[in-house]
Amino acid sequence: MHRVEVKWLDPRLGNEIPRPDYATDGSAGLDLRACLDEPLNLAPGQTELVPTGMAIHLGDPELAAMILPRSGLGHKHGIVLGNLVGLIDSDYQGQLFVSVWNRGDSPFTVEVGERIAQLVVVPVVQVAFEAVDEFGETERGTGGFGHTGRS
Ligand SMILES: O=c1ccn([C@H]2C[C@H](O)[C@@H](COP(=O)(O)OP(=O)(O)OP(=O)(O)O)O2)c(=O)[nH]1
Repeated sequence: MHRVEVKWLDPRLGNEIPRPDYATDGSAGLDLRACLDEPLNLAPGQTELVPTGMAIHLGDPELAAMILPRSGLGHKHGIVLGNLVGLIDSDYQGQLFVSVWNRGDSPFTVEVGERIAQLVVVPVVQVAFEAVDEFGETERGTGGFGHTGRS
């Protein structure tokens, strides 16, 4: 288990609002909580930045974190992310925010403390570009975007 530094910025986390944790031993993501002062009404099409009340410092360039939608909220209620995926850099130390987008056609209320998205820590490989005139030959070459057919 990697150890990651965290600041619980909102004193309600760990008290009336549970701290994000893995729901099961096999969970990939930690559910992030909406640290709002009051419920947030989102009209269809509306996007708002929601504070999570916490900051992390991954501190290792071989790690990043992604904020991803919760499948139930996205599928049943159209609540997804305004940036589709949030990418958290290893040197970011500020509060984590979730861009919550109601892409559905009904209003949706985000309740105080509600689990609104999930945080997944992933390995990252940083690369150094090395300019060349020719690449080594491959079967695919430059073909893409459906080059191999539809099915
Ligand atoms: O959903 C998100 C996405 C990003 N961030 C934070 C962490 C991340 O490290 C930082 C910058 O994100 P990004 O690089 O995607 O933003 P940008 O729009 O390119 O702005 P910047 O110029 O700050 O890099 O914002 C969040 O809190 N939530």
